[in-house]
Amino acid sequence: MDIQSSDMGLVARVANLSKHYGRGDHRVTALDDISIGIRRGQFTAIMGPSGSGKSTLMHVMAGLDTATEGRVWLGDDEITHLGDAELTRLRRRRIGFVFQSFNLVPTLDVMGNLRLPFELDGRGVSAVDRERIGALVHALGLSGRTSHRPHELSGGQQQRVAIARALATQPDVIFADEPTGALDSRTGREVLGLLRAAVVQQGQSIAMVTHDPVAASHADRILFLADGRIVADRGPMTPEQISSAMLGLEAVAV
Ligand SMILES: Nc1ncnc2c1ncn2[C@@H]1O[C@H](COP(=O)(O)OP(=O)(O)OP(=O)(O)O)[C@@H](O)[C@H]1O
Repeated sequence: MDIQSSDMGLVARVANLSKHYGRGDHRVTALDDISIGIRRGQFTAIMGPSGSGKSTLMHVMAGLDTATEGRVWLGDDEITHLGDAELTRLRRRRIGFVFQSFNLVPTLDVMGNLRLPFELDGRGVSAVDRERIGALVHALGLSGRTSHRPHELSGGQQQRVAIARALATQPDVIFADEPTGALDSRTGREVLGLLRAAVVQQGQSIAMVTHDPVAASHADRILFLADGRIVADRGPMTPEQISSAMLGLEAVAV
């Protein structure tokens, strides 16, 4: 019998994962035999040169894309061969997403955006959920903004709404794709502080793809990819240490 992800303290896991795009002469290997897990209650950064496979790895782990070879688990549940409808249900129930472009629904106000994951899942917002959403609105400094639409908010405020939305359903894991990519550095630091607080105070598990050494320096663990492989798996590092590790990888990639 397989060892369970939960026994290993992992919220998401891939084994011997490869992902190829195209065929024949046009075949691109985006991921090349990767085996890795995202640890529960940790903030994990995924770094690497452009084209190294970061987004592809995140998309496969989050059930947004499928593996060519290998196996994928969300918690103890293998998702390798699930169909679109099942993956969609699983994502809504168990995964939170934070994207560079915020991905809020422009026609809904802040509260409408925060309630949306519950409504899409067909379960409605319970009294306990309402209380949790209220606490998040307060903690993320969004009180007084709940009836604003996204275009009436700054980029940093929109990303805080996206973080509140990701946290509201208490997902098993949050996947963040360049969450500070569209923000100035001060606002970006605030957003990273909020993600970090979700890990430290609520025990959330977060995996974040980023190019930014400062963003990655907020993580407990940094995975470095190059050419579709994990080439280093490190504990916390300073921005300077991360930058020099990246320079080494880029030199190899050239
Ligand atoms: N849909 C696709 N069709 C064909 N090739 C793809 C597709 N998506 C990604 N690739 C290729 O797979 C490789 C890995 O891409 P991926 O986007 O995962 O890298 P990345 O590290 O996230 O890059 P970046 O930092 O530039 O966003 C690249 O060579 C890319 O061109």
